[in-house]
Amino acid sequence: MITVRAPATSANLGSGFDTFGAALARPADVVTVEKAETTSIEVTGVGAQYIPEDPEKNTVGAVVEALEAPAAIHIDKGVRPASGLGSSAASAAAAAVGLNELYDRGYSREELVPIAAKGEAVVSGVAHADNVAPAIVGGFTVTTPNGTHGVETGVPLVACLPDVAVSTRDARRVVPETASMEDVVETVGNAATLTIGMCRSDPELVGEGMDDPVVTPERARLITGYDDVREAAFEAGADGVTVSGAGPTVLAVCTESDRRHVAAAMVDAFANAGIESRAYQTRIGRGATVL
Ligand SMILES: Nc1ncnc2c1ncn2[C@@H]1O[C@H](COP(=O)(O)OP(=O)(O)O)[C@@H](O)[C@H]1O
Ligand SMILES: N[C@@H](CCOP(=O)(O)O)C(=O)O
Repeated sequence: MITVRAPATSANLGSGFDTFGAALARPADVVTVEKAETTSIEVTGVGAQYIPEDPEKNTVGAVVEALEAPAAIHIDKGVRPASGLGSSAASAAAAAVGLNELYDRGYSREELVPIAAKGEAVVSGVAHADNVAPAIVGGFTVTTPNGTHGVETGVPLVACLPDVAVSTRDARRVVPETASMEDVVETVGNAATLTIGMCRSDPELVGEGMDDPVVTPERARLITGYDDVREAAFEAGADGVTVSGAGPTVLAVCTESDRRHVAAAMVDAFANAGIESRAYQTRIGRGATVL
C-alpha cells in the first residue's frame, strides 16, 4: 500500500494560460493505492459528496487506465472541487505518483505529467497539464507540448476561495478564441517578467507579470465581487492579483509580512459582496510526496 500527498495548485497565474502553474504548500489531497484485481475508488473529505466514485468519471480512473495499474484507491480530499485550486488534478497527480511506484512502472516525475493530465480531460474536456505539472513536480512550472520545466521557489501567496463553485468546463467556454497582436505582445512581456520573478523568488516582479488582457477579464466576470477583492488585496499590500485557474479562487502574491493583511482584506471584500470565503495563507511549495 502506498500513500501520496499531492498539493493544490494554481494554474495560469494570469499571463500563462494553460502553461504556468504553481504548487501550493497547502491544502492537499491524500491518496492511498493498493493493488487489486479491479479498480475501486472511495472518496472522503472536503466536497466528497460532489465527486464521482465511478472510475470512468473520476480523474484517477484515467490514470489507472493509462498506467494499466488496477487498484483499490482511497482519496481524502483536502482541495475542494470546482475551486480553481486544481482539485481534480491533485487526486490525479497523487494517483500517478502512487501507482507508478506500486507497479514499479519506472516513469520519471516529468513523464507522469501527460499521464495525470488524461484525468483532466475526463472532467473539463481538455487534457490541460498546467495543474498536474506543479502537483507532481512542485514549485513553479512551465508546461508546453514539449514537456515541463520547473523552478523551486517559496514565493508567498494568498488563495482566497469563495463559497461558490465554478466548473473548469464551464469557465473554458468564456475563453476568447482570438486575441489582438497588441494583447499578445503585452501577455508575452508579462509572462516573461513573471518567469524572471519566479527564478529570483521576487514577489514584486511576479506580481508585475500577472496581468493578462485576454482570458482573465472574461473569467473575472464569473466571480461576484472580483474587482473589489482585487482592489482590497492591492490596498493591503499585494504585489499582484489574478484569477486562480478557472476560478472562483482569487490568488494574490505578496511579501510574507503582508500576507496576513492581504488575506483578511480579501475575505472582508468578499463578505461585503455577500459571499463567505476562506483565505489560505500559503506559499509556492513542493510537489507530490510519498508519505
Ligand atoms: N478526484 C477528483 N477530485 C476532484 N474533482 C473530481 C475528481 N474526479 C472527478 N472530479 C470532478 O471534477 C470537477 C472539478 O474539477 P474542476 O472543475 O476542474 O475544478 P478544480 O478547479 O477544483 O479542479 C467536479 O465536477 C468533480 O466532480
Ligand atoms: N488552464 C486551465 C486551468 C484550470 O484550473 P482549475 O484549477 O480551475 O481546474 C483553465 O484555465 O481552464
